[in-house]
Amino acid sequence: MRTRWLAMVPPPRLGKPWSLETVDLEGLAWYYEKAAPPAGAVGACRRAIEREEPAWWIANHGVDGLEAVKGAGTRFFDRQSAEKKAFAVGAMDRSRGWELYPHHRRYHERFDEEVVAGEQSTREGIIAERFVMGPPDICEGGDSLDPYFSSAWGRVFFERNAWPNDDLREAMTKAYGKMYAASVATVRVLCAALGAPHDALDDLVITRHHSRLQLNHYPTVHFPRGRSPPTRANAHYDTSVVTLLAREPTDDENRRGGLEIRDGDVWRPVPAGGGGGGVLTVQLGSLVEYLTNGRLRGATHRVSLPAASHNRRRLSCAFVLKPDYMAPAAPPPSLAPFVPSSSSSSDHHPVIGLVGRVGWQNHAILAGRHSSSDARAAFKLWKLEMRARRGFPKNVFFSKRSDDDPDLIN
Ligand SMILES: O=C(O)CCC(=O)C(=O)O
Ligand SMILES: [Fe+2]
Repeated sequence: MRTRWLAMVPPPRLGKPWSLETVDLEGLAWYYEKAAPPAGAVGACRRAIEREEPAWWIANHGVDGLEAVKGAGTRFFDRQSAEKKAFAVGAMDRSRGWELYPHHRRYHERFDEEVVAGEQSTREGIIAERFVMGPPDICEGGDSLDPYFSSAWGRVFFERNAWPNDDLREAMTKAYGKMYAASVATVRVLCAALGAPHDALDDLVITRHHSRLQLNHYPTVHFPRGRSPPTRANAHYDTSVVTLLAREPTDDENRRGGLEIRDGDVWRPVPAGGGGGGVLTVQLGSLVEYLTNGRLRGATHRVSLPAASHNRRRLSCAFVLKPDYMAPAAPPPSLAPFVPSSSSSSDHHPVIGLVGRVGWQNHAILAGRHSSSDARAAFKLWKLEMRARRGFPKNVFFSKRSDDDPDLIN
């Protein structure tokens, strides 16, 4: 039923590429000195949010070492899937180690074409794969005794990191620290741009965040005769405050095969901006809607398949800033005066850890309220109801394919 109804809705058209604001973070000295963000950065960010753009570029962000991450990551991705599987964690839903989206995993497992072109992953029917790590100070070394980290539910957010080799561990761990600093600096600029104290969200993202760094690999695509493979990443939004993306400079921004952000009823390609690692893309995540009572909206985005003329592998590196999972999914008192007030003052706010699918499902299963088989459908209903209560848009993604399901990604 559901699939048939979705099939009647025409897919959104492709619009012109975004031209985003550049927020100059001026090297982050101000961030490390705990000073206010530069006025120029705040002004550029304010222009972006006044135009309701869910993304912008950041320059002079202090992030380096991503070439080492890509080099070590590529050496891992180019191994056979039988070897990579040893670094999968849980059911590939813990944001650790080697992961594939569930429908991509099914495609890969059923794939039996004879393919000669492309990388090892192309030949094994892999559409997209990623390698993911959580906060190294918590997710490595001895187990914490604090139940915040070590309880059965806490482990869902603080699963152990899994490393295939020291090269990848060293490169990603260094990049993690730099990306984290640039993300928190970005959030401080954002708070100032909303007219609030720049540290209004610090309590949520400093001591108890569970952010992750992930290297995404989209191999050269094999197009089987008469069938099209699933797209590189279905429409979704990230369960984050902000996501920082390092993307390769490409010449195919108008030809697909890259990141697109939805704007009304069109998908608009997002140019990598500057390139050479000089500029990162910032996207707003879904949590920012809860933290600002809908003043800001998360970016609905996807990664499309390339045109034949641009069919080559693509790498991107994402830092997903995830706040304290036990904090209410509502504006903290430091931000509340600067964002719209809630439609209902008696509204009960879930904690942040319940907003995303994996956190909610595991909570429901641990509490014995759902089996793993019915938890996903129950989450969907709960999410729609929670968003509706706050007056947030539904974020229904229209697609012909029943496996084009955003909740498979969040
Ligand atoms: O590869 C990209 O440009 C975007 C990746 C993405 O959306 C994600 O990792 O959540
Ligand atoms: Fe994403």
